[in-house]
Amino acid sequence: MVQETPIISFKNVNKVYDNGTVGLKDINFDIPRGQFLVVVGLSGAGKSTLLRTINRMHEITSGEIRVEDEAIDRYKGRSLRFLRRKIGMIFQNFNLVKRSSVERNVLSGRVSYYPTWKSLLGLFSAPDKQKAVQALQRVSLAEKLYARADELSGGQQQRVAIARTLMQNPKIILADEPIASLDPLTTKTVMDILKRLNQEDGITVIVNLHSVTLAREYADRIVGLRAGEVVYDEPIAAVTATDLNRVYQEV
Ligand SMILES: Nc1ncnc2c1ncn2[C@@H]1O[C@H](COP(=O)(O)OP(=O)(O)OP(=O)(O)O)[C@@H](O)[C@H]1O
Repeated sequence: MVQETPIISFKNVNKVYDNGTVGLKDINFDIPRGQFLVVVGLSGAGKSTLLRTINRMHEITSGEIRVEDEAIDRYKGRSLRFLRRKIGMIFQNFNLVKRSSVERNVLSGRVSYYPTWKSLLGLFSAPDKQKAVQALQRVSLAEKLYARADELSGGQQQRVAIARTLMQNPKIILADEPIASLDPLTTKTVMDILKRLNQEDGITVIVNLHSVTLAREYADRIVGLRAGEVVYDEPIAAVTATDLNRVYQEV
C-alpha cells in the first residue's frame, strides 16, 4: 500500500528558550493528513510550544519540521505568509478585536489575501463578505454578523474565531486550549464544530487539552507530553486510562 506523505512531520526537534528552559526535547512524529490529534500534558509540558512551532510562531533550536513535505525552517516573507495562510490558529482567549463587529473579525481572517492598505480600510470584496456569512453559518452564528464581538458569550466568541480561520481555507487548524475558559455545554459545542470541520472538510486538527476525558471523546490519536518529551503516542483505539496516567506522573 502506498503511504501518503504526512501533512506535518517532526524530525529530531528541540526547542530551548533563551533563558535555558527546555521547551521541546527530541520530538519525532508524523501527523497524517485529516487526523484529529489531541495533545495532552501537565501545565508547562510543552503543548503550546509544540503547536506554535508548526506555524513558526516559535522557532525551533534544532531539527526539522516539514509541512506538506517541505521544510518550513527557512521560510520567510512570501513563503512564511503562505504557510500561515494554510494554518488556522485558535486561542484560549479567542483573540478577537472586541470592539469590532463579528463581520469585521471574520473578514480579518482574509487579510493575507489583500494588500495592507485595503485591509486597514476594511475594503473587502463582495465575494469575501459572502464567504464570511457562510463561515458564520458553519458555526451557527449567522444572525450575529453585525453584533459587536464583546457582546457575545465566550463560546460564541470562540465560534467567531473558528469562522475567522475558515476564511483562510485552512488545511490545518491548531487549537491551543480552545475550551479552557468555557463551561461544559459550550465546550461541547466548540469541540463538536472542530470535529465536524475535521470530518466534513478533511482539515487536520491539532488541539491542546488539559482534559483527558475530552481528549478520549474527540481524538483519533492522543500524544502526551511531559517536560518537553513525547511520553505517550497512541491511536484512540489503543488508549487506556491507566496508560494515560503516565503523562500526568510528576517528573
Ligand atoms: N517565552 C518563553 N520563555 C522561556 N520559557 C518559556 C517561554 N514560553 C514557555 N516557556 C517554558 O517552556 C515550557 C513549556 O511551556 P508551554 O507553554 O509550551 O507548556 P504547556 O504545556 O502549553 O503549558 P500550559 O498547559 O500551562 O499552557 C515551560 O517550562 C514554560 O515555562
